[in-house]
Amino acid sequence: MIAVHFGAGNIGRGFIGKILAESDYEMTFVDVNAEIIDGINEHKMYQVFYAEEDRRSFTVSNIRGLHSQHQEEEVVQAIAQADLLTTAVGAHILPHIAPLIAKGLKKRLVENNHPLNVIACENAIGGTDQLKQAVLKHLDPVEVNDLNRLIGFPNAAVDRIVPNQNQENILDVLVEPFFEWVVDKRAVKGTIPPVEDIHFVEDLDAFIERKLFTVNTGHALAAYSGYQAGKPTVQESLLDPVIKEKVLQGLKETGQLLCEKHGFDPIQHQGYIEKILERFTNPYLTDEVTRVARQPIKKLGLNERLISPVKQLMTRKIVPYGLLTGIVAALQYDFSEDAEAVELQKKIKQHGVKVALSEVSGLAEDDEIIDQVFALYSETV
Ligand SMILES: NC(=O)C1=CN([C@@H]2O[C@H](COP(=O)(O)OP(=O)(O)OC[C@H]3O[C@@H](n4cnc5c(N)ncnc54)[C@H](O)[C@@H]3O)[C@@H](O)[C@H]2O)C=CC1
Ligand SMILES: O=P(O)(O)OC[C@H]1O[C@](O)(CO)[C@@H](O)[C@@H]1O
Repeated sequence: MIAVHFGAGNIGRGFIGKILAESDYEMTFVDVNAEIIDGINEHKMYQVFYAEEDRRSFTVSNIRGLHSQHQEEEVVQAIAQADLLTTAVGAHILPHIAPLIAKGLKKRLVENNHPLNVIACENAIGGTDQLKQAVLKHLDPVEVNDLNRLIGFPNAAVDRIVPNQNQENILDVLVEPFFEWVVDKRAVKGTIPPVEDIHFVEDLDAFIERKLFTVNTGHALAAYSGYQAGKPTVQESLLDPVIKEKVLQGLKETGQLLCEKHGFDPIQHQGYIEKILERFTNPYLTDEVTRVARQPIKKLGLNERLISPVKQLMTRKIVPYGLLTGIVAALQYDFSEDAEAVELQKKIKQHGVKVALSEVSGLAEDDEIIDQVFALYSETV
């Protein structure tokens, strides 16, 4: 079995690549990073280490690398023959890889009648749908018809904390032991050759919101508050009782939404929150606040981890002050090495908080959320 995977970064190598290789897939990694691709082709293997006392290690082999810009023809050929296509590049990159994926799928639709599934493993609601929409722009009506018949685009939720790496060998990856890969069973075309650790579900929406509004919301709150308090890592941020309380408050609010909306049991959900806080404070990981806080413009999007739960709670007439305070902290994230943080600060300086938040979140300027955030923001300056 052959898997083509776009994005040989932390999640690509430390999560998706490891799982697929363990299920006997031959992995073709596609990336723009020549150093990583050359390394993969030179060594043909790498190690995944678990961040735990025993530091278990796993060898990932049967891999090759293709450069997405310099080896287009090879990538197209690989897609035409693949049994599974996955991505972990960042949701904002999906439109950039869509033209090449479309080329590969066009060739495949002519040469190969076997169904194929494409799964975007990104932190986003409907990540695979976004990729499909971007791919469709490059196909003619006949190809669209064939694609809808033969190519499945199931959405997915992926959960594993993989921090910035500092390994001696650039291919090796240190990851937390926990992982969860959940895929929408309803959108699969044909069958995906067995992958032991994929969990197929009929109700992905509930899984994805539970994950995004707990793991990612909690992480974002810890990172933005931690940055404000001058903490270098998420681990150190959560040792501060004031920051921990802010995270717990936000997760209490998203927990209320998740239990009401999806029927999760409140006691079990509390257990889920506690497990996640344990994962955030894993002493064998060093997770910089600037990684988890990265791309504040993306994180302040309408369907993202902060604005979406606030919007849904406000519709239910609940004002979630913990989350609103988190949005203020995100708006104040001014790390000079993060291009989106710089752009956001520029917008705020030029147009003020209300316009800036409206622009990045897609909320109307007179939305109640913007008024609430503005009031809290004004108290801090
Ligand atoms: N790191 C984590 O703990 C988690 C990350 N995610 C999601 O996984 C995705 C990837 O995140 P990471 O692996 O952390 O990022 P990363 O930055 O380590 O990896 C992304 C990879 O994509 C490559 N890439 C960028 N543009 C490309 C292009 N045009 N063509 C091919 N490759 C390209 C980069 O060179 C890089 O190797 C994101 O959507 C993130 O939200 C999800 C769960 C956890
Ligand atoms: O910032 P992104 O693109 O969501 O990816 C990094 C994410 O990985 C996580 O550490 C674990 O899923 C998130 O909490 C964090 O936000």
